[in-house]
Amino acid sequence: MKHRLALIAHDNKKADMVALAREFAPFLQLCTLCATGTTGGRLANEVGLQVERMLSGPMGGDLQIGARLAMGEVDAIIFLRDPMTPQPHEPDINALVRACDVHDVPCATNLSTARLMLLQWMQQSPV
Ligand SMILES: O=C(CO)COP(=O)(O)O
Repeated sequence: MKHRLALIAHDNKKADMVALAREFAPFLQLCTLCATGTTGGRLANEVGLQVERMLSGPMGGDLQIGARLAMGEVDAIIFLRDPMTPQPHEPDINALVRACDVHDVPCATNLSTARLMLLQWMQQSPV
């Protein structure tokens, strides 16, 4: 079965997310992807990935992904958070990360962890 992966990046981390997605593009093309609005737009336009776009994070996109995750419809999240900048929707961000912990869903919040996770998945199901 295809891996179902949610991709989210705060503004200062979007360039990192695009670079990560380029690095793993052949594998990510085999996954079912969803993303918050702006992140998803960049992944589609700059990397050419097919990605379902939810609302932008501050408009409820994190919560939409959290709801999907709670229903068992997301296998992992890559959430490149910006630890240096306060976000207006901090409660939504915390709710999403909490939902990952409640449901024991892998949640990579930095590039190194994201790479480990993707490499592990690729070993399980090589491209
Ligand atoms: O704010 C975000 C996650 O908390 C990301 O949302 P965007 O991808 O719409 O910028």
